Parts: sequence; C-alpha cells; structure tokens
Amino acid sequence: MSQALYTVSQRFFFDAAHTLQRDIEAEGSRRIHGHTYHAEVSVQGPLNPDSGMVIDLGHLRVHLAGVREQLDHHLLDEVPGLGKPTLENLCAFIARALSGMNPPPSRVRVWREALGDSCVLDLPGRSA
Ligand SMILES: Nc1nc2c(c(=O)[nH]1)N=C([C@H](O)[C@H](O)COP(=O)(O)OP(=O)(O)OP(=O)(O)O)CN2
Ligand SMILES: [Zn+2]
Repeated sequence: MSQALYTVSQRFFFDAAHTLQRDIEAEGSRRIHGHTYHAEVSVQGPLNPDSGMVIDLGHLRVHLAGVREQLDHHLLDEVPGLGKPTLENLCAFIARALSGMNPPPSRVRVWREALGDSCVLDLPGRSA
C-alpha cells in the first residue's frame, strides 16, 4: 500500500513597493507604488513516526522569516535574483530561497488580498 502523504503549510505577509511595465493599466503600474503581499509555503511528505510531523512548523517559520527579510519593505525591482516583480517571479524567488529545506517546498502561493489576484507555483516531485 502506498504511504500516506500529508501537506502542511505556513503563511507570511510582506509589504513592498514595485513598478511594472504593462500594456494595460500602464500609467499607475509604472509609478513606484506598494502592495501588501501574502505568501503560503507548503511542504508535502509522510509522517515522521518519531515526531508525528512532516516538518516541525517552527522550523518552517524560521526559514520563512529569512525570506521575508529579503522582501519586506524593499523595492522589489532592486531585489537581487527576483527579476521582474510579478507574482510569478515572487513564487519562483521564494521557492529558490527555500530549496535547501528538507523536505523542500511542494507549493508556493503568493497573492494580493486587496486586488484578489494570486499565483501558485507547484513543484512536482518535491515531497520527502
Ligand atoms: N500574470 C500577472 N499579471 C499581472 C501581475 C502579475 O504579477 N502577474 N501584476 C499586475 C499588477 O501588479 C497588479 O494588477 C496590480 O496592479 P498595480 O498597477 O500594481 O496596482 P493597481 O493600481 O491595479 O492596484 P492598487 O493596489 O489598487 O493601486 C497585473 N497583472
Ligand atoms: Zn503593483
């Protein structure tokens, strides 16, 4: 019988500024402006029988605090390695920043509550 896989997740938020070159709603997007971003990182794996956990959420929180530090109150256009400050690139940036975790993230979601927009990055095969 296949092993049961669990998915645990933790959220954080950050406030950041950006500009974006777009071919629609272009005027406001190209001026420096800010958003509150929310992010959720999921980790999938079997239960460790000793701990009864996939990963201790306390460890995940420590990793997320490190990523938040790189984004919160920053101008996203200037964050090294982020690229264009879109929801997609934020998902990829967070996934890369956490790729050394054991187990690594299986899913990263970034959204802006106020605008109702979101992006999900699924990382297949990233379970323990
Ligand atoms: N595929 C994507 N499409 C769009 C993204 C994205 O990240 N991925 N991002 C945007 C804009 O950033 C987003 O719509 C917000 O627009 P923005 O000009 O930044 O702000 P608004 O004026 O629309 O919102 P307020 O916060 O109310 O000022 C678009 N598409
Ligand atoms: Zn914006």
